[in-house]
Parts: sequence; structure tokens; C-alpha cells
Amino acid sequence: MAYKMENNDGIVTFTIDRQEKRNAVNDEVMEGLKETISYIKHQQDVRFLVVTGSGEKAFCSGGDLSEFHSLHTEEEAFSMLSKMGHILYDLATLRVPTIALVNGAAVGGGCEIATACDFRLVASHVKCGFIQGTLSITSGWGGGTYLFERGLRHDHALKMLIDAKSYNAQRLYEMGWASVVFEGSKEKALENFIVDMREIHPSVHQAYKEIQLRNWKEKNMYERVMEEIRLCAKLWESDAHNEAVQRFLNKSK
Ligand SMILES: CC[C@@H](C(=O)O)C(=O)SCCNC(=O)CCNC(=O)[C@H](O)C(C)(C)COP(=O)(O)OP(=O)(O)OC[C@H]1O[C@@H](n2cnc3c(N)ncnc32)[C@H](O)[C@@H]1OP(=O)(O)O
Repeated sequence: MAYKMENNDGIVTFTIDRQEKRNAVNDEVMEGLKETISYIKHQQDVRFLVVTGSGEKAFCSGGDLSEFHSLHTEEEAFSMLSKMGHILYDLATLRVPTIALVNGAAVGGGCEIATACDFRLVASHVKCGFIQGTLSITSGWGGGTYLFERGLRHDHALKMLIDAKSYNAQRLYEMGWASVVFEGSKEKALENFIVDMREIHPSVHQAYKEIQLRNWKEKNMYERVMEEIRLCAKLWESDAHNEAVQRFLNKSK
């Protein structure tokens, strides 16, 4: 199984479990995340969603390039990108607080998943970045749109996207992307982060999220996410993108 899902006393944890691929997202992971979100929507007792990755090397390395490089045309790319884009939109608009427990590198689409969450708890050894530019594409799951809504200084957010490089945990905190930088076990970091929130009635959490979502509706977030995905799909079919993916896949051969 490419993922694990558990509900521990109202804390639902979704763990991508593909360490050999640095927890890259394939179809099975997408389906698992979709089912997890649907479960949360129908389960009254869920208080939090936590997204994390197995091991210490990666939270998530983005889309699985070895699987998705078979998608060539703009339409083929749009189909895959919009599938994950819808899942991340559902995650970003959940009525419970969502937490990315960033145990290892979060790059490309991995950085988008973390950005779609309300909070990012980042292990001190970790580097994260919107490295899609190095593949001659933009963020394709809506993560750029979420980044501009996360309260980072506009120039910091834009630079993160157009530098297309990974930043260390301290810098991610200074820029306002990381909510917390932690040392030691991720379980302890999570426990510390939610200790006060757990004392508050869930209806209060839901009400605050409702306020945020009303604001996003007014800003046409859904349409903006879909437009971002369309732009990425256009770049996907370029020679420059194909060549960059081939270089990545051939690097260890
Ligand atoms: C498709 C959506 C799009 C978006 O909307 O954003 C994307 O996500 S594009 C994909 C962006 N991701 C990448 O470009 C992959 C970047 N990966 C890395 O930079 C590194 O792997 C890492 C995450 C920083 C980890 O580095 P390290 O610990 O040194 O591991 P390796 O690089 O040696 O990788 C080990 C192993 O895993 C394979 N791998 C890693 N990432 C992916 C991936 N995204 N898809 C497929 N396979 C991946 C890598 O090829 C190695 O395989 P082997 O050589 O067979 O061991």
C-alpha cells in the first residue's frame, strides 16, 4: 500500500508510504488522500487532519515522474493535474484544521500539498521548495495560489516560486511558510502544536475555517486554482519539460 490512514482519537493522519520514491504521489496516493478527505467529511468526531511522509528523508517529492512522464499532451497533463488539484482544493477547504507534518524534503507537488494545509510543522533538517521551475513547468496542483494566500510577504512568496530552489527550515520560518521548526520526534512536535487547540470545542474551529472559506469564495479561489493548473498543463507538453524530466530520471543510471 502506498499510504497509511489512521484515526487516533479524532486526529486523522494520512502518511505517504513510498520511501523508495521519496514519497512521490502516484494514482494510489491520490485515491488514498481523496478517500481520507471524504471520510473526514462524513465523520463528525474528526478534529484534525495531519499529512506526513514515511521516514526522515522526504515528506513528499511531488508527482511521480516515472509514472507521469508518459503523459505528453496538454490535455493528458490537465487530466492528472486537475485530479490532484481537486483533491488539494477539498483538503484546503476542509472544516477541520489541517497540519502538514514535514518530516523530510517537500519539493514540487510535495511543497504544494504542505502549502494547501493550514499549518506546516517543519523538522529542522528539512529543505522545501517549489522546484517546478527547474523542470520548466509551474506548480500544477494549485499550490502557487495557496502560497499567495498564506500571509507570506508577496515578494517572499513570488521569489519562492520563481527561484525554484529549496530553502532550509530556518529560512522557511523567517519567510512565514513554516509555522514551527522542530527538533526531535514528529509525534512530539504535533502533540505540542495541538495541545491548546484540543481544549477548544470543534465548533469554534469550524466557525473560524468558515470565515476563511467565505473569504476564499469571494476571491474566486477555485477558479484561480483551475487557471493555475491550466497554465502548468500548457507548459507540460514543451520539449524543455520533457528533456528536464528525462535528465532527472536518467541521473542515477
Ligand atoms: C506532477 C506535479 C508537479 C507539480 O504540480 O508540482 C510535480 O510535482 S513535478 C515533480 C517535482 N519533483 C521532482 O522534481 C523530484 C525531485 N526529487 C528530488 O529533488 C529528490 O529526490 C529529493 C526529494 C530532494 C530527495 O533526494 P535524495 O534523498 O537524494 O533522493 P534521490 O534523489 O536519490 O531519490 C531517491 C529515489 O527516488 C526517486 N524519486 C525522487 N523523487 C521522485 C519523483 N518525484 N518521482 C519519481 N521518482 C522520484 C529517484 O529517482 C531515486 O530513484 P532511484 O534512482 O531508482 O533510487
